[in-house]
Order: sequence, then C-alpha cells, then structure tokens
Amino acid sequence: MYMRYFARLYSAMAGPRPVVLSGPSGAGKSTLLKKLMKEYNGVFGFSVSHTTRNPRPGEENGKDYHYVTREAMQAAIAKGEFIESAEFSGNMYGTSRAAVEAVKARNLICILDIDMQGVKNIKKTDLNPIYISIQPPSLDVLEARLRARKTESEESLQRRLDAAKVDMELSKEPDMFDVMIVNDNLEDAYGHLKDALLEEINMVKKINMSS
Ligand SMILES: Nc1ncnc2c1ncn2[C@@H]1O[C@H](COP(=O)(O)OP(=O)(O)OP(=O)(O)O)[C@@H](O)[C@H]1O
Ligand SMILES: Nc1nc2c(ncn2[C@@H]2O[C@H](COP(=O)(O)O)[C@@H](O)[C@H]2O)c(=O)[nH]1
Repeated sequence: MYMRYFARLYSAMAGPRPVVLSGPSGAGKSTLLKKLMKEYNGVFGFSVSHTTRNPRPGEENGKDYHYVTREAMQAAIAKGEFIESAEFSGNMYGTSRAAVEAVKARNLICILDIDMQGVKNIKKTDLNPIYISIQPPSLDVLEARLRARKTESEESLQRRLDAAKVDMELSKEPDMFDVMIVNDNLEDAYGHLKDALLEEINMVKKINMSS
C-alpha cells in the first residue's frame, strides 16, 4: 500500500508522462490529437517539431511545425538542441529539447507526433513516455485516405506508402508500443485513445485544480 502511495507521489512530482503518438503517415495521428486537445483544453500540450518540408495550406509556423532549412536544422542538431531527429520521405523532422521543455514547464501532458525512427531514438532517452501506435485498418484504406487528403505529390505519396509498409511490420514487434489502436471508425479509435490516457488526464486535472 505504501509502495503504491510513494509511486503515485513520485509520479505527481515528476509531472505527467509525455505521450508518443506514432504510426504510418495518414493513419490519423493529427486528427486524433487535435480532437484530444480540443476536448481537454489545458491538459495537453503539443511538442512542436522542426521540419524542412514546406507548410501545407492552413498550417502555421510555430504551431504545426517550426519550418526551417536543412542547413539550419543540421546546425541545430550538431549543437545538441534535438532529442531526436529523422529523415522521412525526403525531409528532416525532429523534436527539440525546447519543444518538450516548453510543454513540461506548463505541467501539461506533452504529446509527440513522430515516426518510427523517432520512437526508437526516444527509447534511448530518459523521457519515459507512453508509446501509442495509431494504425490504419489496411494499406489500401491508408492509401485512399492519403489521396483524399490531397497533400502529397505522387512521388511523396509512394514514399509514404513504402514507409508505411515498414512501419506496419515494425509496430508488431513485442514491447514497441504500450497501446495499439486501429483507426477504422474515428469515434471508436478516439474512445480507445482517451481510455489509454485517462489516468494521466485525471492527474493533470487534479494538479491544475489545486494550483
Ligand atoms: N477514422 C477515419 N476515417 C476516415 N478518414 C479518416 C479517419 N481518421 C483520419 N481520417 C482522414 O485521413 C487523413 C489522414 O489523417 P491525418 O492527417 O490525421 O493522418 P496523420 O497520421 O496525422 O498523417 P501524417 O503523419 O502524414 O501527418 C485525413 O484527411 C483525415 O481527415
Ligand atoms: N522522428 C520524427 N518524426 C516526426 C516529427 N514530426 C513529425 N514526424 C513524423 O513525420 C511524418 C510525416 O509528417 P507530415 O506532417 O509531413 O505528414 C509523420 O509520420 C510524423 O509522425 C519529429 O519531430 N520527429
């Protein structure tokens, strides 16, 4: 009983655990995390990654990503400013220490939306997140969703589908993820995601109410 009490106390002092959302491009990570941040306003904070890709219509610099040149990103990585970085579909992506610290400083649950290389690299750090995999019902459905999103050139789409095949295989490895969610029906997938995060959500609500 005491052990459980001290474990809870320690975890409250350390702050809420971050959450890693990963899965193939087009699986629905952004859709799910935007729903979560809207319903639980003031509970979650998004770790804004850096990328060398161009912004899509509607995306905002500093909100969706920090859009940078390859040279600037390579220089920042060399200076040790990133906890992880990866090359994905012809562009660089990475999580800066500052992005995670900014969310932690507000005592919010930090959400990272990263690819499988990022997952492997985060596992080498002391971040200790909850690892959640968002998977599509099938490769065909994934392709249809990516095409319907109309954000990719044919070349980029094919690269993303190739990466998705690797991702879908790797995600089956034991212990890679704490929670696996198949995003077939959006509401069902969202319900599953909320259930997985309920303990952390309640912890943050309690801390915020008492401060
Ligand atoms: N359950 C669902 N049913 C049908 N369409 C969906 C579902 N979930 C997401 N979508 C749609 O699929 C497309 C891809 O979703 P989303 O952009 O959230 O994927 P993502 O995993 O964040 O992709 P990326 O890694 O490329 O950013 C979007 O157009 C979204 O509206
Ligand atoms: N390893 C990292 N992967 C990241 C990061 N930010 C985003 N991503 C992943 O990149 C792909 C493509 O994203 P898109 O916005 O161009 O569609 C997707 O799988 C993201 O999860 C990051 O900082 N590190």
